[in-house]
Amino acid sequence: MSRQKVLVTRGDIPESGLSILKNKYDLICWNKTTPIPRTEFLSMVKDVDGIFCLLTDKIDEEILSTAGSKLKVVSTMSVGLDHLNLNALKTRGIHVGYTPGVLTDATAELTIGLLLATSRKIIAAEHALRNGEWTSWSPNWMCGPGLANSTVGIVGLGRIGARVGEYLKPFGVNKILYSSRTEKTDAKKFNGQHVSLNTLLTESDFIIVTIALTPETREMFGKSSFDMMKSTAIFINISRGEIVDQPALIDALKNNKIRGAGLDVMTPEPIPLDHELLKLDNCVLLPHIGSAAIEARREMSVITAKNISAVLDGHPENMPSPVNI
Ligand SMILES: O=CC(=O)O
Repeated sequence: MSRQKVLVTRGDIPESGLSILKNKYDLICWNKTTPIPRTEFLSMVKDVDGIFCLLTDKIDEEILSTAGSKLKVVSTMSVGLDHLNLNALKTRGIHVGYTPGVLTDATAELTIGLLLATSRKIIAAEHALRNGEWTSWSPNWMCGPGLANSTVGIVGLGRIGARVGEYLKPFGVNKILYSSRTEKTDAKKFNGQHVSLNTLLTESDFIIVTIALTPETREMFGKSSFDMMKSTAIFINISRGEIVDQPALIDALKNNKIRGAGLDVMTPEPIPLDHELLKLDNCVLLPHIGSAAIEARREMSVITAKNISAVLDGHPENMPSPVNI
């Protein structure tokens, strides 16, 4: 009997995950470290039994119909699912796996780092030093607001939002507010107060967006949200760029309607170098590295592979992280 086939959409997947698949299945790999072009994806996906994909790979009706009826599992090495057409996957009875949990610490760490880099101008200060602009210690130079005694608002209290709350506690934050559909017991760990989004936006000194991108959350931050924020507010987004109406954010930053923004995600990704966002000096931009801790990426590849092997071995109930669709 011929071996089952798994398409792996990237050339630099950590070996810890790939080795789980290598001995059992025929791997069809896009061997480059750049995203698989659509035409290659469509040609390589034919007749595969499983797909190991990343958040850069759009899995839609066209990919699924081209893959054909053997496809039993799509496993993404990400916690975000917005690149997957879940309805189409469900209709076809294809199992879906993802990697929540193992990237929570890494992403929460990066969130705190990005917040501090933005508020305390860490990156601008380093550039200034290298450019010879450090002429003396100066009382007002490179100053920004501290976290101690501040109010922080976390939008969306999933795993990552809750961990961010825990990590913020030792900074002596005065209040941690959060908005989510329901009250979360996790919020007890950091005395988080459940408030409406409007209250969060008007009262917070730091606003951290950790909510997943869905049709309901797309562009949930627009002009009216930025108008509601304090003129001293700092806006942090580690979720997806599409959560934000980006021109409205650029307008708020340009006109100092808010103090600054730290973005690990934006639209498009990668952002072109001549993009308006890059012209703003009150905005810190990172290249979507939230989960980029070595250990997290290793674990993500392992979970992605195990999700696939559970299904292809006939035991979908053993998937470590199934998406319940
Ligand atoms: O953004 C990263 C992820 O979805 O894992």
